[in-house]
This record gives sequence, structure tokens and C-alpha cells, in this order.
Amino acid sequence: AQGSVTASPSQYDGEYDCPVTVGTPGVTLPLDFDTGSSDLWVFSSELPASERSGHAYYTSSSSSTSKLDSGETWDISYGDGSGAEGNIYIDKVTIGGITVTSQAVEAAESVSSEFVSDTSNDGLVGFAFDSINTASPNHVQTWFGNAEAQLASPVFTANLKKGKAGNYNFGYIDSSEYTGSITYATINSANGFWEFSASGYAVGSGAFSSQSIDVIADTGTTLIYLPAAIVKAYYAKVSGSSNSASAGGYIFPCSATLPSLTIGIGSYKAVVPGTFLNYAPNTGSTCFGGLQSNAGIGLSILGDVFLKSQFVVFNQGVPKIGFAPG
Ligand SMILES: O=C(CCCl)NNC1=[NH+]CCN1
Repeated sequence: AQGSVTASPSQYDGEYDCPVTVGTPGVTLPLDFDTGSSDLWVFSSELPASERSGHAYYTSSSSSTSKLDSGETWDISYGDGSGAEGNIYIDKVTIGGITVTSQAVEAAESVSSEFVSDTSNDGLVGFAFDSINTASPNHVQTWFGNAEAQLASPVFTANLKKGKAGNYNFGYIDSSEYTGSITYATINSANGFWEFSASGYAVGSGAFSSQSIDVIADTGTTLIYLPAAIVKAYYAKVSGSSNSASAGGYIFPCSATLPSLTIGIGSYKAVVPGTFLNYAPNTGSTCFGGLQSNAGIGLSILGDVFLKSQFVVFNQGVPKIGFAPG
């Protein structure tokens, strides 16, 4: 089998949400596909009504195929401080025409304020490795982990776009979605992430600095977070930029022309256009950068600002990750 699903950007490309059908009869929810986590959870009838407002949700008792995963709970916290927790049902989950008949569906009993106010999604689908799934006392498998047996190849691809719909594909690599060739990096999945070593960086037309940068590819994080020294070198080329405590990161005059950012993957030079690095308006005539320091995060993250400039292959079989111009 193979499948494909549309990925729709929220405002400012903050996240990319995809339709996922759960239960019988199916309820279709827009879920945030997240390669930085490994829980599939949904807004549910078990939430207080106040936390469900503005959201669609899953009602396990209305699904004839739902079965309580007795004794199992989940409780997740994300890098941005948001979180959710609840209990678990086993039910049917279909994405892009591929159905997993016994998927652990983590039903939310409580969600943090970030999720209540983010009405773009009604939950997340984690596409990282099972080792960081939060279900307890037993891990549950990701949807992709369960779907792999149906796929010709243990791969999914991300073809995210700036300001318009893109897509995720499952089980195949569509050569019409990229140009040139795909360059792969070996994945170290010890921390449960799609983690690899980038080979260096360049700012605009400047010299490429060869250095190993430990990063994760994370569709669930909006921006790019790199070591402070690299970020400082980037904004040194943006006149009027400053690292603003009140804004929570680097800002600059919205009239600034931003240099591109090149990230090395092996010998491949992945270029993020300067326009992608003006993330969104801040206050007044200042704008907030799509590249920020990883200080306090503990690792570097290639989030959507980077990923939407590339075609990305996530191969869980090896594991390895591949990049090509989108
Ligand atoms: O939590 C992280 C960072 C892992 Cl280091 N990414 N995934 C995500 N999902 C919602 C907000 N962020």
C-alpha cells in the first residue's frame, strides 16, 4: 500500500495539519504531524467542555470499533512547554488511505492552554521513534510503526511548502516532488528523535563553515534553533537586528533584506531562502526571525522554517534521513 495526505499550514506556517480519520463511523480531525514526538493524541469528549471549545474531538463511546486500553495512561510535555495527558483507546486510524485497525489513540483528558487556544489542530500524530512514546506502564507504537507492515518501503516523505499546502507520502518516494538527487545522513535514534549531524553552515554568499552540528528534524517545531555562535554570525549580517529579551529572540526591521542560510548535509548544501527567515511581524515595524538560538533547549532543531525549503525522506528502516531541493 501507499498513501498521501495534504499538509495545510496554519497562520505564518506555525504548524502543518493533516486530516486523520479515527473510529467507526470515522471522525476526521486536523492533526499536527510531529517528527519530534511519538504520541498520537486527540481532543476527546473526556476533556472539560471549556478545554474543547473551538475544537472537534473524538468520542470513544460513539465508535463501534473503540476498545479501552485498560490501565494505560499518557502524559506528554513538548519542547515549547505545552502538554497534554489522558487515557488510551485502541481504534481504527486512517491517514492518506492507509488504515491501521488497532492503533493506540491517546484521548486527552486535559490539555495545556497552548492547545486550547490553537484551534488549527485537534491533536498530534507523532512520527519519531517509539522509545519516547509516553504511554505507561507500556509504550504504544506510533501510527507509522503500525503502518510499516503495509508499506512497500519503510519510508515517509515531507513536502512542506511556504504559505501553501504541501503533503506527506507514505511507503514511496515521489521523484516529481524534488529536483536533483537525495543526500542521506545516518540517523542516531538513541534519543528517540530523527537526530543526525549536519556538516556545517553558511550565511548568505559567505564562506561555508565546516563543522559538525547535532540537529533533529522536527516538523512539530516552527522555527530553526541553532547554537548561539552560528545565530550571532547570521544576525551580524542583518542591519538593525538585536536579540530582544522582551520579544523572546532575534528581531529586526521588517524592511531588512535577510541573507539565506545554508545547512550542510554531507556534501549537499541545503539553502533556506532569506525570505523564509523573516518569520512574522513582532511589534511595531520589527519582525521576528525564523532562526533563533538553541540556548536553553539542549539541542538544535531544524523545524518547519528549514523543512519547508526541502523535500525530506524519513527512512525508518535503516534509519536514515534524506534531503533534496523541494
Ligand atoms: O517537542 C518538540 C521539541 C522536541 Cl526537542 N517538538 N514537537 C512539538 N510538538 C508540539 C510542540 N513541539
